[in-house]
Amino acid sequence: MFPRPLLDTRFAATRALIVDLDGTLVDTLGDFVVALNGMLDDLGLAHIDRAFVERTVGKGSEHLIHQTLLQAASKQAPAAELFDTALARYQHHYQTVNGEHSAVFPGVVEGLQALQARGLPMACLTNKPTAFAAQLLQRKRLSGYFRHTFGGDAFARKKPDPLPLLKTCEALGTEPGATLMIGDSSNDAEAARRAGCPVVLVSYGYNHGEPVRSAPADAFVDRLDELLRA
Ligand SMILES: O=C(O)COP(=O)(O)O
Ligand SMILES: [Mg+2]
Repeated sequence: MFPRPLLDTRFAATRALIVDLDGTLVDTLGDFVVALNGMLDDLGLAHIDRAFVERTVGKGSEHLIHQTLLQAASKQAPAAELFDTALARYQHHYQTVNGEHSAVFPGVVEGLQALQARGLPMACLTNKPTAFAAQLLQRKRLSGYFRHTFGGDAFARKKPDPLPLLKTCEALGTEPGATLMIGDSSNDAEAARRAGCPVVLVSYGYNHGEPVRSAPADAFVDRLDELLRA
């Protein structure tokens, strides 16, 4: 007997998918490092490295800037004005480099093509600001796969709150139980659990410095196209 793909067995009820962006579709650590260090140069502060971004990214821009300033100012809480200036400088640099130091993960295009060929509607749901997410998907030629793109500023709360997933299910027109979340972190898994969506995590992304297999997911894959391969 031949083994059948995950999508036809454990996740056979799937009618639509919600896919995370950073760490799931695109390896964006390079963009974050360059944008944050551009911001730190403007502020006259010391640089951060890739490992710092890897364990800090995934909770939206504000969290990332806050943690960066804490680290640069040796753990002293940054003044509110410094935060505002930093956020503005970060946004300027990010928008300039968005996609230049990033790469689509292996298996992503193959996976998205196969999912689209099955007629499954997909939405991209990230904690990245919507404008940056849309620009990145465009630059990486991934926008055509998604019916909707929602960022961390699209709804009143961000993942791991279930609200963004519930709103995205509404936009896709599917019940949470039939809407499969694909992500790379405990943030995605927790949000999905609380929304009632099944969730698969990729093994290669960024999980807040923790082993991804400790996150509450229904399954793990090493490539997105593994979902459809026997
Ligand atoms: O924190 C961010 O900016 C983005 O993270 P996400 O795409 O993994 O949700
Ligand atoms: Mg992610």
